[in-house]
Amino acid sequence: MEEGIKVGKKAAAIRAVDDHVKDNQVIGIGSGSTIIYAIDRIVERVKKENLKLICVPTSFQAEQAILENGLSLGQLSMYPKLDVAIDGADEVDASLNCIKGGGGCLTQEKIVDYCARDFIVVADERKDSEFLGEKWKRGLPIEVIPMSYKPVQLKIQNTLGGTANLRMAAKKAGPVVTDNSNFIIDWIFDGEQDWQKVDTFLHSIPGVLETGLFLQTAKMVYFGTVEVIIGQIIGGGKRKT
Ligand SMILES: O=C[C@H](O)[C@H](O)[C@H](O)COP(=O)(O)O
Repeated sequence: MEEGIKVGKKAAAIRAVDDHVKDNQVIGIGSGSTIIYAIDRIVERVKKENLKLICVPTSFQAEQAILENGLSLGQLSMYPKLDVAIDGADEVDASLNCIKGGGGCLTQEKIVDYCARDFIVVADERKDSEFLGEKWKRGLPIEVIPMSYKPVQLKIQNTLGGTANLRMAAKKAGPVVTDNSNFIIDWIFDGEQDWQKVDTFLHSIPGVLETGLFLQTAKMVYFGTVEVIIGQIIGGGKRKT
């Protein structure tokens, strides 16, 4: 990964943790490469400030990171209400709607992030778009029950157009299998969409478990660049550096 991108991810993660993580909180820990920097910062602060935190994972990756870093692991069954969830995103539009699931963790992320009072996104500046699909060209991730993948692909293509690709694994023969033992379809679309409609349609197809559309849920997004951090607050469209 390019050094400037890493710096951006780290800067965004540090600022988000410092602004939103406080003592005695239950925190959702997202997935992906950016969240690793947030975990590092949480670990630093737990040691330095003796913070008492419960960390709820959004994926197998997050759970491993929580355990390997000696943080306190919690589950939604014990902690169904979270104070804050910090997570990455593949793209964020001007209204803070996100596409997530580039790493295949969308369903657990959506469940955990939804349980948080404040859902905070951390990303490098490449993810900052006016509309979804402007920069992210790998499509909308959709988690499906394995036996349904073919009819779901056809239904999506026939109704919405574009291409619905079954995501294939890189180091295994066959498809990517999610943490929930399902498949991922990436819907490659063209141009701007009515995302609320698309999401409702996708959820109406038998076999679709969840989509990577996180609409109107992020409270704040931190985009990190080498030089500055830009925070956006939903509604007011405020930016701060
Ligand atoms: O499934 C993966 C997650 O939605 C990630 O949060 C998302 O792909 C962003 O990952 P990264 O921080 O590596 O860009």
